[in-house]
Amino acid sequence: MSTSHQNGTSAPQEVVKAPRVADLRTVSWSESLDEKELDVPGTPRAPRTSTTPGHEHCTFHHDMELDHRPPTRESLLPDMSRSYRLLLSSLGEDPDRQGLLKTPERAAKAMLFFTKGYDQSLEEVLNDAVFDEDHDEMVVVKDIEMFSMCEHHLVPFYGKVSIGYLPKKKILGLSKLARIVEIFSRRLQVQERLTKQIAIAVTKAVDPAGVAVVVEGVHMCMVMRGVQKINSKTVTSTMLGVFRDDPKTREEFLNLVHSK
Ligand SMILES: Nc1nc2c(ncn2[C@@H]2O[C@H](COP(=O)(O)OP(=O)(O)OP(=O)(O)O)[C@@H](O)[C@H]2O)c(=O)[nH]1
Repeated sequence: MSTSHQNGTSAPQEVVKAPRVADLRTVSWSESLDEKELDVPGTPRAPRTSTTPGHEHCTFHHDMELDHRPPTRESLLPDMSRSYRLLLSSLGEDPDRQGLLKTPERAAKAMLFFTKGYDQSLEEVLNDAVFDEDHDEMVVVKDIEMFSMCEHHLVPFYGKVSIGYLPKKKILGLSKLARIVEIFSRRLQVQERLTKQIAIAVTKAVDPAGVAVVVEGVHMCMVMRGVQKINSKTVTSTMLGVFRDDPKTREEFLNLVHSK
Protein backbone atom coordinates (compact mmCIF):
# COMPACT_ATOMS: atom_id res chain seq x y z
CA MET A 1 0.00 0.00 0.00
CA SER A 2 1.37 3.44 -0.81
CA THR A 3 0.19 6.97 -0.61
CA SER A 4 1.35 10.20 -2.13
CA HIS A 5 2.19 13.23 -0.07
CA GLN A 6 0.87 16.44 -1.59
CA ASN A 7 3.17 19.33 -0.86
CA GLY A 8 1.53 21.84 -3.18
CA THR A 9 4.70 22.63 -5.18
CA SER A 10 5.65 21.71 -8.71
CA ALA A 11 8.28 19.27 -7.40
CA PRO A 12 7.52 15.59 -8.08
CA GLN A 13 5.32 14.11 -5.44
CA GLU A 14 7.15 11.90 -3.01
CA VAL A 15 5.74 8.44 -2.61
CA VAL A 16 5.66 7.28 0.98
CA LYS A 17 5.09 3.69 1.95
CA ALA A 18 2.34 3.58 4.53
CA PRO A 19 2.89 1.05 7.31
CA ARG A 20 0.94 -2.18 7.25
CA VAL A 21 -1.02 -2.70 10.43
CA ALA A 22 1.40 -5.49 11.31
CA ASP A 23 4.32 -3.03 11.03
CA LEU A 24 2.86 -0.50 13.42
CA ARG A 25 4.89 0.20 16.51
CA THR A 26 3.62 -1.68 19.50
CA VAL A 27 3.80 -0.53 23.07
CA SER A 28 5.44 -2.93 25.48
CA TRP A 29 4.12 -1.92 28.85
CA SER A 30 6.03 -2.85 31.95
CA GLU A 31 4.95 -6.33 32.94
CA SER A 32 4.99 -5.41 36.61
CA LEU A 33 2.13 -2.96 36.10
CA ASP A 34 -1.46 -3.82 35.38
CA GLU A 35 -2.06 -2.91 31.74
CA LYS A 36 -5.35 -1.27 32.69
CA GLU A 37 -3.41 1.19 34.84
CA LEU A 38 -1.59 2.38 31.74
CA ASP A 39 -4.62 3.14 29.62
CA VAL A 40 -4.64 6.72 28.42
CA PRO A 41 -8.20 8.00 28.80
CA GLY A 42 -9.97 9.20 25.72
CA THR A 43 -7.74 7.54 23.15
CA PRO A 44 -9.20 5.11 20.64
CA ARG A 45 -8.52 1.41 21.14
CA ALA A 46 -8.16 0.70 17.45
CA PRO A 47 -5.67 2.55 15.22
CA ARG A 48 -7.30 5.65 13.75
CA THR A 49 -6.83 6.68 10.15
CA SER A 50 -5.80 10.21 9.28
CA THR A 51 -8.36 12.44 7.57
CA THR A 52 -5.71 14.83 6.26
CA PRO A 53 -5.76 15.00 2.44
CA GLY A 54 -2.78 13.03 1.18
CA HIS A 55 -2.52 11.10 4.44
CA GLU A 56 -5.67 8.96 4.13
CA HIS A 57 -3.73 5.73 4.46
CA CYS A 58 -1.78 6.89 7.48
CA THR A 59 -2.62 5.49 10.84
CA PHE A 60 -2.38 7.09 14.25
CA HIS A 61 -1.01 4.99 17.03
CA HIS A 62 -3.46 4.59 19.89
CA ASP A 63 -1.43 6.97 22.08
CA MET A 64 -1.93 9.62 19.35
CA GLU A 65 1.53 9.32 17.85
CA LEU A 66 1.35 9.60 14.09
CA ASP A 67 2.71 6.31 12.82
CA HIS A 68 3.32 7.66 9.37
CA ARG A 69 5.57 10.67 9.33
CA PRO A 70 5.77 12.91 6.30
CA PRO A 71 9.30 13.03 4.82
CA THR A 72 9.81 16.29 6.68
CA ARG A 73 7.39 18.32 8.77
CA GLU A 74 8.39 21.35 6.68
CA SER A 75 6.77 19.68 3.65
CA LEU A 76 3.43 20.40 5.34
CA LEU A 77 4.06 24.16 5.20
CA PRO A 78 2.52 24.96 1.76
CA ASP A 79 -0.82 23.31 2.63
CA MET A 80 -0.85 24.89 6.07
CA SER A 81 0.02 28.34 4.70
CA ARG A 82 -2.83 28.10 2.20
CA SER A 83 -5.20 27.25 5.06
CA TYR A 84 -4.07 30.26 7.08
CA ARG A 85 -4.46 32.51 4.02
CA LEU A 86 -8.03 31.30 3.66
CA LEU A 87 -8.59 31.95 7.34
CA LEU A 88 -7.42 35.56 6.93
CA SER A 89 -9.81 36.03 4.02
CA SER A 90 -12.62 34.50 6.08
CA LEU A 91 -11.97 37.15 8.72
CA GLY A 92 -12.54 39.81 6.05
CA GLU A 93 -8.85 40.69 5.97
CA ASP A 94 -6.84 41.27 2.82
CA PRO A 95 -4.11 38.61 2.89
CA ASP A 96 -2.22 40.60 0.24
CA ARG A 97 -1.81 43.72 2.33
CA GLN A 98 1.78 44.38 3.27
CA GLY A 99 1.54 43.48 6.95
CA LEU A 100 -0.08 40.12 6.25
CA LEU A 101 1.94 38.97 3.25
CA LYS A 102 4.13 36.58 5.20
CA THR A 103 1.61 35.86 7.96
CA PRO A 104 0.24 32.57 6.56
CA GLU A 105 3.73 31.10 6.38
CA ARG A 106 4.73 32.48 9.78
CA ALA A 107 1.55 31.10 11.35
CA ALA A 108 2.12 27.71 9.71
CA LYS A 109 5.68 27.60 11.06
CA ALA A 110 4.45 28.56 14.51
CA MET A 111 1.82 25.80 14.44
CA LEU A 112 4.47 23.27 13.37
CA PHE A 113 6.53 24.34 16.36
CA PHE A 114 3.58 24.11 18.75
CA THR A 115 2.99 20.54 17.58
CA LYS A 116 6.57 19.37 17.12
CA GLY A 117 6.00 16.62 19.67
CA TYR A 118 4.24 14.59 16.97
CA ASP A 119 7.61 14.23 15.34
CA GLN A 120 9.43 12.93 18.42
CA SER A 121 9.58 9.46 19.84
CA LEU A 122 10.47 8.45 23.37
CA GLU A 123 13.41 6.34 22.16
CA GLU A 124 14.99 9.24 20.25
CA VAL A 125 14.53 11.65 23.11
CA LEU A 126 15.94 9.31 25.77
CA ASN A 127 19.09 8.81 23.69
CA ASP A 128 20.04 5.85 25.93
CA ALA A 129 20.45 8.15 28.95
CA VAL A 130 19.21 5.42 31.27
CA PHE A 131 21.84 4.51 33.86
CA ASP A 132 22.26 1.54 36.20
CA GLU A 133 22.41 2.89 39.74
CA ASP A 134 21.80 1.29 43.11
CA HIS A 135 19.44 4.07 44.18
CA ASP A 136 15.98 3.41 45.51
CA GLU A 137 15.04 6.82 46.94
CA MET A 138 12.55 9.14 45.36
CA VAL A 139 13.68 11.37 42.49
CA VAL A 140 11.60 14.51 41.90
CA VAL A 141 11.99 17.16 39.21
CA LYS A 142 9.43 19.85 39.78
CA ASP A 143 8.08 23.01 38.15
CA ILE A 144 9.03 22.02 34.60
CA GLU A 145 7.50 24.70 32.34
CA MET A 146 4.96 23.38 29.89
CA PHE A 147 3.27 24.96 26.87
CA SER A 148 0.60 23.04 25.03
CA MET A 149 -2.40 23.51 22.73
CA CYS A 150 -5.97 22.79 23.75
CA GLU A 151 -7.36 20.36 21.21
CA HIS A 152 -10.87 21.81 21.55
CA HIS A 153 -10.15 25.45 20.68
CA LEU A 154 -6.60 25.38 19.30
CA VAL A 155 -5.50 27.97 21.84
CA PRO A 156 -2.65 27.51 24.31
CA PHE A 157 -2.67 26.16 27.78
CA TYR A 158 0.46 26.45 29.86
CA GLY A 159 1.74 25.72 33.31
CA LYS A 160 4.15 23.48 35.15
CA VAL A 161 4.75 19.79 35.56
CA SER A 162 6.26 17.94 38.52
CA ILE A 163 7.45 14.38 38.10
CA GLY A 164 8.58 11.90 40.73
CA TYR A 165 9.66 8.32 40.44
CA LEU A 166 11.04 5.62 42.69
CA PRO A 167 13.89 3.91 40.86
CA LYS A 168 14.41 0.19 40.76
CA LYS A 169 18.14 0.07 39.91
CA LYS A 170 17.70 2.35 36.90
CA ILE A 171 17.75 6.13 36.80
CA LEU A 172 16.98 8.52 33.98
CA GLY A 173 19.07 11.48 32.85
CA LEU A 174 17.37 14.40 34.61
CA SER A 175 16.92 16.54 31.50
CA LYS A 176 15.08 13.64 29.91
CA LEU A 177 12.16 14.17 32.27
CA ALA A 178 11.77 17.70 30.90
CA ARG A 179 12.21 16.36 27.37
CA ILE A 180 9.42 13.83 27.96
CA VAL A 181 7.19 16.76 28.95
CA GLU A 182 8.07 18.41 25.61
CA ILE A 183 7.19 15.31 23.55
CA PHE A 184 3.65 15.18 24.86
CA SER A 185 2.91 18.86 25.54
CA ARG A 186 3.89 19.95 22.03
CA ARG A 187 0.79 18.35 20.56
CA LEU A 188 -2.94 19.01 20.53
CA GLN A 189 -3.87 17.94 24.02
CA VAL A 190 -6.19 17.77 26.97
CA GLN A 191 -4.45 18.14 30.29
CA GLU A 192 -5.62 14.79 31.64
CA ARG A 193 -4.12 12.85 28.73
CA LEU A 194 -0.91 14.86 28.86
CA THR A 195 -0.51 13.99 32.56
CA LYS A 196 -0.99 10.28 31.98
CA GLN A 197 1.20 10.13 28.88
CA ILE A 198 4.12 11.64 30.81
CA ALA A 199 3.70 9.08 33.61
CA ILE A 200 3.53 6.20 31.15
CA ALA A 201 6.61 7.40 29.30
CA VAL A 202 8.66 7.48 32.52
CA THR A 203 7.40 4.00 33.33
CA LYS A 204 8.47 2.76 29.91
CA ALA A 205 11.86 4.45 30.24
CA VAL A 206 13.09 3.07 33.58
CA ASP A 207 10.50 0.57 34.83
CA PRO A 208 10.47 2.18 38.30
CA ALA A 209 8.55 1.04 41.39
CA GLY A 210 6.19 3.94 40.76
CA VAL A 211 5.69 7.26 39.00
CA ALA A 212 3.81 10.39 40.06
CA VAL A 213 2.99 13.35 37.84
CA VAL A 214 1.20 16.55 38.80
CA VAL A 215 0.33 19.15 36.17
CA GLU A 216 -0.95 22.63 36.96
CA GLY A 217 -2.32 24.42 33.92
CA VAL A 218 -3.89 27.71 32.88
CA HIS A 219 -6.19 27.27 29.88
CA MET A 220 -6.45 30.32 27.66
CA CYS A 221 -9.76 28.96 26.34
CA MET A 222 -11.14 29.66 29.83
CA VAL A 223 -9.30 32.97 30.21
CA MET A 224 -9.52 34.88 26.91
CA ARG A 225 -12.89 33.57 25.77
CA GLY A 226 -15.76 31.39 26.92
CA VAL A 227 -16.25 31.53 30.66
CA GLN A 228 -13.40 34.12 31.05
CA LYS A 229 -12.07 33.08 34.45
CA ILE A 230 -8.61 34.59 34.53
CA ASN A 231 -7.44 33.12 37.82
CA SER A 232 -8.61 29.54 37.45
CA LYS A 233 -6.00 26.80 37.41
CA THR A 234 -6.50 23.14 36.56
CA VAL A 235 -4.57 20.54 38.54
CA THR A 236 -4.34 16.96 37.28
CA SER A 237 -2.35 14.05 38.62
CA THR A 238 -1.44 10.50 37.70
CA MET A 239 -0.12 8.10 40.33
CA LEU A 240 1.22 4.73 39.26
CA GLY A 241 2.68 1.83 41.24
CA VAL A 242 3.74 2.63 44.82
CA PHE A 243 2.54 6.23 44.49
CA ARG A 244 -0.95 4.87 43.95
CA ASP A 245 -0.75 2.04 46.49
CA ASP A 246 1.15 3.67 49.36
CA PRO A 247 -0.30 6.90 50.84
CA LYS A 248 3.01 7.71 52.61
CA THR A 249 4.98 7.65 49.37
CA ARG A 250 2.34 9.78 47.69
CA GLU A 251 2.39 12.22 50.60
CA GLU A 252 6.19 12.50 50.51
CA PHE A 253 5.99 13.35 46.80
CA LEU A 254 3.24 15.93 47.27
CA ASN A 255 5.14 17.55 50.16
CA LEU A 256 8.25 17.85 48.00
CA VAL A 257 6.21 19.31 45.13
CA HIS A 258 4.51 21.89 47.35
CA SER A 259 7.62 22.90 49.32
CA LYS A 260 9.19 26.17 48.25
N1 LIG B 1 -11.27 18.10 30.55
C1 LIG B 1 -10.69 19.04 29.80
N2 LIG B 1 -11.46 19.94 29.19
C2 LIG B 1 -10.85 20.89 28.46
C3 LIG B 1 -9.48 20.98 28.31
N3 LIG B 1 -9.21 22.06 27.52
C4 LIG B 1 -10.40 22.60 27.20
N4 LIG B 1 -11.41 21.91 27.77
C5 LIG B 1 -12.86 22.10 27.76
O1 LIG B 1 -13.46 21.61 26.59
C6 LIG B 1 -14.83 22.00 26.66
C7 LIG B 1 -15.44 22.16 25.28
O2 LIG B 1 -16.79 22.40 25.51
P1 LIG B 1 -17.84 22.84 24.37
O3 LIG B 1 -19.13 23.21 25.05
O4 LIG B 1 -17.88 21.80 23.30
O5 LIG B 1 -17.15 24.10 23.72
P2 LIG B 1 -17.37 25.65 24.05
O6 LIG B 1 -18.74 26.07 23.65
O7 LIG B 1 -16.23 26.37 23.40
O8 LIG B 1 -17.26 25.66 25.63
P3 LIG B 1 -16.89 26.87 26.62
O9 LIG B 1 -15.38 26.87 26.80
O10 LIG B 1 -17.61 26.53 27.90
O11 LIG B 1 -17.35 28.15 26.00
C8 LIG B 1 -14.84 23.25 27.52
O12 LIG B 1 -15.52 22.94 28.73
C9 LIG B 1 -13.35 23.51 27.82
O13 LIG B 1 -13.14 24.11 29.09
C10 LIG B 1 -8.67 20.01 28.98
O14 LIG B 1 -7.44 19.98 28.91
N5 LIG B 1 -9.33 19.06 29.70
